[in-house]
Amino acid sequence: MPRQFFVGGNFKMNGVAESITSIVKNLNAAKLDSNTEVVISPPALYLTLTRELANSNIGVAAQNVYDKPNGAFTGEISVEQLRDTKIDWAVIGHSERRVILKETDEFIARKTKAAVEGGVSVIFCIGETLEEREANKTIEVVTRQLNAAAKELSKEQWAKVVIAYEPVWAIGTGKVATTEQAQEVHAAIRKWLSETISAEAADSVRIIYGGSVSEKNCRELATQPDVDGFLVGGASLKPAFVDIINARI
Ligand SMILES: O=C[C@H](O)COP(=O)(O)O
Repeated sequence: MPRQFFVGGNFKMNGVAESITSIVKNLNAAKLDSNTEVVISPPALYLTLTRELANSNIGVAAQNVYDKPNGAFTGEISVEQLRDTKIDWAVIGHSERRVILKETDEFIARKTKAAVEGGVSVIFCIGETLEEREANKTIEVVTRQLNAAAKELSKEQWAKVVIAYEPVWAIGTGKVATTEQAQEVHAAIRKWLSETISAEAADSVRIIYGGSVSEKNCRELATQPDVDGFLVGGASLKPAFVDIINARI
């Protein structure tokens, strides 16, 4: 079965009720490719508003979740709380959390496990910094990040994961990876899935690209055999997000 194209919109720490309402209403009214799975990720305070407003064919993701079920963890949100508020997805391991908030590979892997075990699907983000790319360490870095998750997840649990390859140097910089650069890393990730998880996972797990995706560059990126969609930051706040969702039509 072909992998369903997947486009995520990560609003990051942007928007208030009024602007988020307008983004969601715009998506509701737009003609979206029915073959593309769409998931939007507003700031935590607006998850319920977004879930209530968005059409049922649009998924909603938290931008983070904690690895413990409950307790004295000020400021954190549990998997159960996400499920309770009808949030079925979480973005985990975004480079902004890895770099700014110093989240480790192991912590990210534990959060991923907690999410999938609790019934929340995960957009699992990986990617190298500019320094790592220039030192030819891209594959080494993404493999290390993936191996940490593989230690926690059973082979079957990868069915609840979408892998987002986001080179840190391409995020919010306007410097998109070339189609060749994206395809090369995506193919290496698929090879890793095949060798480390299973042939079935290599066939079915979506690998999406993130980093300065726009309505201008999305179509060419979408032609690559191992690019199964996008994780979009800045452009997901704009009407052009609809064009990215429809990159394949
Ligand atoms: O989660 C999304 C990525 O960080 C990409 O952000 P960007 O599209 O603004 O470069």
